[in-house]
Amino acid sequence: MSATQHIFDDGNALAEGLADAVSSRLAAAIETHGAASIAVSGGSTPKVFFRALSQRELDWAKVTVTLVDERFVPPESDRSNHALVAANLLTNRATAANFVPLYHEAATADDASALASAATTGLAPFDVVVLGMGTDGHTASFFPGGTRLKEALDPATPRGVITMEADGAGETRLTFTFSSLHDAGFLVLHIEGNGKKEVLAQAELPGDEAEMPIRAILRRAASPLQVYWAP
Ligand SMILES: O=C(O)[C@H](O)[C@@H](O)[C@H](O)[C@H](O)COP(=O)(O)O
Repeated sequence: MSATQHIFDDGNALAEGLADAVSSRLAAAIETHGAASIAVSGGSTPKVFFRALSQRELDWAKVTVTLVDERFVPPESDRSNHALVAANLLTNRATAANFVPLYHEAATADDASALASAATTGLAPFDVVVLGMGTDGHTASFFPGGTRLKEALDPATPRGVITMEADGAGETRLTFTFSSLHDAGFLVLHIEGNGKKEVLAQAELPGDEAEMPIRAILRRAASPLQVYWAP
């Protein structure tokens, strides 16, 4: 499926443009089926976008927000994506949104992923998924060399949350599987900077998906991918 590029002058224009597009999609979902769902990524890129989206007028009480992936750390950790979303998205007009965390206090990350799968049953297909991408070509927690990469990317793996460990990942991760994310009503890849533009160009060349897992989304997502980029 070919990607559509949305190019902005700078990071602020990108954040505002993406917030406009995402809020329109959420509003349309509420209009059509009375509720809307969105899964967002962590990392440094989405912060300004989260702030912009939190200021959009929406019936936020009808919006469920969750994460594409999370570290197996409690929300008090400064490495927590939950904390990032709580501070930057679930604020301003969006305080009424319903947030479903992936992290659960549990003996093992596997137990936590089972709890996260149960808590998110029925949410996918999401109305909106916003993915990020690392300079190693990972997206969500689909890391090159990841312990469960094959399973995560296998379209036959059911929707849900699984664990992932990888050298580049730091903590054990909890991640939605490819099958949970690829058919979102509005599927976005949100990236900034010339470095990531080059990584994306590299990912678009022939090569092994396992080397640059973003290729799974570029090549096999059921929904057309919308790339939002600024220098
Ligand atoms: O960190 C996370 O929570 C996500 O797993 C990850 O996929 C992220 O979207 C990319 O690593 C990009 O991160 P940056 O925006 O910090 O470059």
